[in-house]
Amino acid sequence: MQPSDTEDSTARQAPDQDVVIRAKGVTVAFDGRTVLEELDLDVRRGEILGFVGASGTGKSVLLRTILGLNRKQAGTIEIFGIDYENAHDEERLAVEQRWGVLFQHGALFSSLTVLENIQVPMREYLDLSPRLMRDLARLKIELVGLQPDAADKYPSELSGGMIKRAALARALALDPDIVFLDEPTSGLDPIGAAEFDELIRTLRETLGLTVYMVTHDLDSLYQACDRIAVLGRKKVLIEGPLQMMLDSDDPWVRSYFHGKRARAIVTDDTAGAPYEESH
Ligand SMILES: Nc1ncnc2c1ncn2[C@@H]1O[C@H](COP(=O)(O)OP(=O)(O)OP(=O)(O)O)[C@@H](O)[C@H]1O
Repeated sequence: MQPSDTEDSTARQAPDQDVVIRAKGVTVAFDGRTVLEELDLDVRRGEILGFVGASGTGKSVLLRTILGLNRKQAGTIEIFGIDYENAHDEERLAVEQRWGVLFQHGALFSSLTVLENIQVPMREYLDLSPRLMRDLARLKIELVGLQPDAADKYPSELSGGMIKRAALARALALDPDIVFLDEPTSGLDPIGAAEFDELIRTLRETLGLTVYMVTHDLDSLYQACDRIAVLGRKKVLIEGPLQMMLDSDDPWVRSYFHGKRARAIVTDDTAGAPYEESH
């Protein structure tokens, strides 16, 4: 008999030292309308976690709640073992320096160049000389695969793919341990999206990053993610490797991962073979 999703994810709970984010019993409501209810989620050190769910289920709400931008009505969220919402200022600052965020659509400051955009978090959190900030920002530009001359360009002068890379460079400005990516490949053509996925995997390998990626992009889920969490009915319905999604009996999970587009990916690409659970 197939175990229920809840039993399954509990059985696979990672040891505490491997968990960088632990959400327990999180409830978020707006004007009496509950969006998330008693939601549990673990994000493990060094993984690329893909976070999916139908439109309007609350993926952005959860992301914003983890980042302390939304208030929750119940539950706890620990990041690096710290309850960010209730932490004192020093602890909050320390946590903020360990995360980087790429918001949907890049969200670069349009009046600043790429170099200046990358320096924004450095100015906010670090006390560095202008020269060091410039050198560090140039390193980040190189890291994300942009040409050096992108440094002096304004967002309006960049392609969609370059904007995503510049926004990623800014998310990496403080050498974070975890990056949150909100639909990083939306608006990119398939080649640009595949290159971005490849970049994310390379950065994870070289920098030891943990990646929390909200996405609708099935290719990313197949090619880039180690584990997937599915949001539905105000909770994380199921959380695990791709194979667990493919084996799930949940109707939404089945239709998403066995739909026409998913089948096309598996047929087209031998690398689409399911990942093995590595823990
Ligand atoms: N600040 C807010 N005040 C009131 N309602 C909100 C607020 N933020 C989000 N919501 C509501 O919460 C629900 C979930 O929204 P959310 O943006 O998290 O969905 P999503 O899963 O990210 O969707 P999509 O995939 O389309 O981006 C929506 O009904 C939205 O209207």
